[in-house]
Amino acid sequence: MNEIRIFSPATVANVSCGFDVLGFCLDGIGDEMVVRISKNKGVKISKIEGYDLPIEAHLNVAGVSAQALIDDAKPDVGFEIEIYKKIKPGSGIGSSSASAAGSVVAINELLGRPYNKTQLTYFAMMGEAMASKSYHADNLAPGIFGGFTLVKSVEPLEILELPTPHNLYAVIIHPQIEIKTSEARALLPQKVNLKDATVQWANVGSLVHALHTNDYGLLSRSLNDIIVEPHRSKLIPFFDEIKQQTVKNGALGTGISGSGPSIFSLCEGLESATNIEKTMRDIYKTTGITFETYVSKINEDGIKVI
Ligand SMILES: Nc1ncnc2c1ncn2[C@@H]1O[C@H](COP(=O)(O)OP(=O)(O)OP(=O)(O)O)[C@@H](O)[C@H]1O
Ligand SMILES: N[C@@H](CCO)C(=O)O
Repeated sequence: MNEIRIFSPATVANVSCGFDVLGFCLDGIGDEMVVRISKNKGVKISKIEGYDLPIEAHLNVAGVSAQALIDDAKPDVGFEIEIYKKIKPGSGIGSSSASAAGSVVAINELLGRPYNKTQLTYFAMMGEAMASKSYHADNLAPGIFGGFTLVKSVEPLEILELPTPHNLYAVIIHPQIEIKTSEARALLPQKVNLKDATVQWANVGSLVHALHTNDYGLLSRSLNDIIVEPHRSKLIPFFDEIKQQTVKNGALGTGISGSGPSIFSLCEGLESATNIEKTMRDIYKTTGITFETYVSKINEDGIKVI
């Protein structure tokens, strides 16, 4: 095989209480990439469609993560990457992560799968770090593993795959403004209050338990973030209204997707998710801000060869 085309899905990081550790994978929303073997060693980004992004491999997350894999594998060939970008950069649904993860998964396939998913996440993290200026894998892991994941540790990298409750749906509203992850991280406090930390880690633990036990009530009571959301929600127009109304109308919980500006809700069943999408649209329709909404099942496959 000399060439491969993949679908690299969008992802939701943090899932409210799990800053930098929890994430899940979306269905139907994502980028496509074509990666082919080339006689010229190293990595070249030969085409980018959809958004204006650096074509130089060392400035594009797809190139940086590919180079990290190549430095380790030292193959006798090189790789050419085409990126068909559908996820807007700075969206909060893992735009940079989709490119970073997609390039290493595709190269691994072309090389006959020498690496496991954790090793691939590690290489992809090198690309993500260039964009966000920090080492975190909470978008990458759900993209590569599918479903819900928990990044137990970054150094050494350890990823836990969590179960997806039956009939769980995500709804996303993406206001078309850009929030750079690096900037949304810079405004977070470096120290947290012990009382707040206690509430937050109880929520992470109970959210993980709720996923294992299909307990929608507990899932709903766990979807709270008292540490990061209060700082970042100010950057997102009408965040409080969206949160209040979606929860009132039956969402299990609503929070910032990754570092924003996208907002996500989790819902039990498609009917509830469709109703929550309407709630979100009704609020944003009156604001004059351009936006997109998506209803998505939780994608348990992650990145797929197409
Ligand atoms: N292939 C790429 N795809 C997307 N962004 C890229 C890529 N290569 C470099 N970048 C840069 O990464 C930045 C966007 O990444 P950022 O992490 O801020 O947003 P995001 O991935 O949509 O958000 P989040 O991680 O919160 O979901 C932009 O500055 C963009 O130029
Ligand atoms: N955990 C990361 C996700 C965005 O890349 C953050 O919230 O900054």
